[in-house]
Amino acid sequence: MSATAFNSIFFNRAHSSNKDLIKQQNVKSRIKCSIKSGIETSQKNVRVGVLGASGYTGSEILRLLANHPHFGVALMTADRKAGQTISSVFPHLGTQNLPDLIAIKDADFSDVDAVFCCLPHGTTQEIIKGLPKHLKIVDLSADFRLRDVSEYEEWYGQPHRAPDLQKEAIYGLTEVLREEIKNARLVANPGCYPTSIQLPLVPLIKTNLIQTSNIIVDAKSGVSGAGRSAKENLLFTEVTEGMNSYGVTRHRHAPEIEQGLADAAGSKVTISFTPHLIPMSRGMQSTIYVEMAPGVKTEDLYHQLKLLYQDEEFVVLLENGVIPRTHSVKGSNYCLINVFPDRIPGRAIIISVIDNVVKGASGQALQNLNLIMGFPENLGLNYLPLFP
Ligand SMILES: NC(=O)C1=CN([C@@H]2O[C@H](COP(=O)(O)OP(=O)(O)OC[C@H]3O[C@@H](n4cnc5c(N)ncnc54)[C@H](OP(=O)(O)O)[C@@H]3O)[C@@H](O)[C@H]2O)C=CC1
Ligand SMILES: CC(=O)N[C@@H](CCC(=O)OP(=O)(O)O)C(=O)O
Repeated sequence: MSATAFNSIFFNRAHSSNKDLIKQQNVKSRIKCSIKSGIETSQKNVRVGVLGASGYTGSEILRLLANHPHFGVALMTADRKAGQTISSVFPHLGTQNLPDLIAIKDADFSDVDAVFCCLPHGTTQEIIKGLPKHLKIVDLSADFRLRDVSEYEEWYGQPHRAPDLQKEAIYGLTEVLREEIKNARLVANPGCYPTSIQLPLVPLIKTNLIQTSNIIVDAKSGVSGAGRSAKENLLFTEVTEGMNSYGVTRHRHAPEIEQGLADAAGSKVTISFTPHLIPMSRGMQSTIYVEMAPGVKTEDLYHQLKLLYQDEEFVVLLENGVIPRTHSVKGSNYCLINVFPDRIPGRAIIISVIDNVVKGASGQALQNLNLIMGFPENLGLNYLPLFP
């Protein structure tokens, strides 16, 4: 049944006193809003562009923005899917009033205030370089995360094509760099693995509770982490009923994580990091093995993290002994953490889970744009996890 048909049946049955009429109108507008899943477009006074809206992170931004009171989607771009409607590409977003997908060369940014850039790394630098300077940008790719452009070249296999912009970029690990992000024009949103790993480790390193040597990270990601374009290793047959380690000894997130940990330590940090692809669509777990500083106990790590994150909405220390599960964060912007004593004396095991597409990408990106635009950080992000 269409929205109009539904409304007319509803209102034909209604009584006609003034009070009832007002009530009916309220209900009617509520229904209209809920059918459009959210807030009237006219109330949305910040005009946002989503570059790469036909990908996983771009579509996740659109899902989150449906419940944002101020950010309205003014333009959306795609590459191969340019020219298509969003409802043909993503039927789950078809109830929204969204523009069609266009090629970046056709986009007019003069009336746009901010963009989420959800494009593959490499292409992103060129595209951001050409954007008008009035735009606030949250870039979800890896292109502006490494401060040292020679390190970028080493790990990404190509020279950096916008080194000046790199100098301007602020790394967007929200809970750690909030004040810097508020004044940024270009935010380099962190990678998903680096988010799940730095959130527990940065505070523990800053307070000297753990050693910076011998940090071992065993991490697992759902397949959406690899993006939506077709690749042989992402076929159902390759992924299902199995686990695949990849990037062994050399994953491009290692230098990004080490950069953040070195900032916290004030000296170089090198970690062992092995990511794995596991057969689930979204979700990420990092299991982190650390050596504690002399005399420090697991409870000290727990209490420090609990204290630091007690006023944070999205980073949560679970109750003593409760194991973080990817099921408990699915579709939400939460990072759940807990700390356990290792059987080897002096060592601890930290488990951190996030949804790679939300806190690991689009959710954190929205947190950052909220900060840049001076809004409460949690706008559009009040989704409880979809359990199971
Ligand atoms: N997926 C995740 O969990 C995370 C992803 N990221 C990063 O976010 C960025 C986007 O990732 P994700 O959404 O997964 O990627 P997808 O592959 O799902 O989407 C990529 C998007 O970019 C468009 N695109 C591709 N090539 C070009 C080009 N040459 N010019 C213009 N547009 C282009 C695609 O258009 P079309 O569909 O038409 O081809 C699509 O809209 C990447 O840099 C990724 O590394 C960061 C953290 C986590
Ligand atoms: C499962 C999978 O393939 N995940 C991606 C990381 C996703 C992410 O955070 O990507 P960016 O650094 O590109 O933004 C990878 O390992 O390359």
